[in-house]
Amino acid sequence: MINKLMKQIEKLDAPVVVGLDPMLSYVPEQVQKAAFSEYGETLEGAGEAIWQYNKTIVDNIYDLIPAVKPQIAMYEQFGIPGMIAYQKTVDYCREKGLVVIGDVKRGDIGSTSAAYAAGHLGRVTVGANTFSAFNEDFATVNPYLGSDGIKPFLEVCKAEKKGIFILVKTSNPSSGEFQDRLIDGRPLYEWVGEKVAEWGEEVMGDTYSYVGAVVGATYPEMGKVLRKVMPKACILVPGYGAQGGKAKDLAPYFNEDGLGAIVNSSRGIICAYKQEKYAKFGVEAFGEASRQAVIDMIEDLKSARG
Ligand SMILES: O=C(O)c1cc(=O)[nH]c(=O)n1[C@@H]1O[C@H](COP(=O)(O)O)[C@@H](O)[C@H]1O
Repeated sequence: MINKLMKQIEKLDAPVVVGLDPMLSYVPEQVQKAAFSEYGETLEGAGEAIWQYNKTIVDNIYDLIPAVKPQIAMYEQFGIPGMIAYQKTVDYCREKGLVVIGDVKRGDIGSTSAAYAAGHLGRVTVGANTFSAFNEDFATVNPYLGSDGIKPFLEVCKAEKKGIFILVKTSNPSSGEFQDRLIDGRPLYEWVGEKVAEWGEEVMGDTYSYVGAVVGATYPEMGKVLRKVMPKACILVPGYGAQGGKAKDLAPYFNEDGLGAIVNSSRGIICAYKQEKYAKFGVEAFGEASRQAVIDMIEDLKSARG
């Protein structure tokens, strides 16, 4: 999958991932109304509304981008109907040829991580049958529990040719509370970055590893250091747009081959219709507004990569 991701980025000249993070309040009224008229103002109604919202957005952007990143929390809040919307979104995006990064941020003791890895990236056996349950292409993983929490994911990545993005330096304001703490004179995120490079050696694709890293767009100085620490890792860069990350700061996240990073925007794309810049589309054409926002983001990043 890392090879497919890299090829799609090159082919489209678009190191962009769109985050499918649908809060119900983002879903235009007409979409909510249609879902509620069928299912009522229920969890099922919410699930249907977010699924229809995603589908329209995906239909408008799938040909422009290599990948999407559905954030599972946005679906999970609606219980089982929300999870059904998550699964429909994953399946639909894969049908459209998109690489799907499940933003599930898992990680636990080894035996529990093994179950997470099987459920999201691998297979489960039920009697004589084997199933790929959620079947995303990549998952985000939290490294706080150390190597034994990561190893089960590596095993599944090897077997299935799928990948993970490990949190190294997150984009949020408090990320430094723990991640920047100095240990033997070096910040914790550097230690984690070194482990990502080491784990990644075990699961190499053609030029990049199946083991990538998450480094927020909001910390470009650290991004520069981490790029060198993990030369073979694809860096997933959230924090562009709604969190204030700017294209001009993102050049250090890329390698000299112009690859090696993929920049995420969620609200900046899926809520584009709410921005003044895209107001001319109107709420009915929210999908077209998202398309224009993707085109603008790709252009913006081109200027950053030089
Ligand atoms: O793993 C992530 O994707 C992630 C890591 C991080 O450091 N910061 C971060 O914002 N994210 C996710 O990236 C998305 C950012 O959304 P926007 O701020 O709306 O573009 C959300 O789904 C976050 O959960």
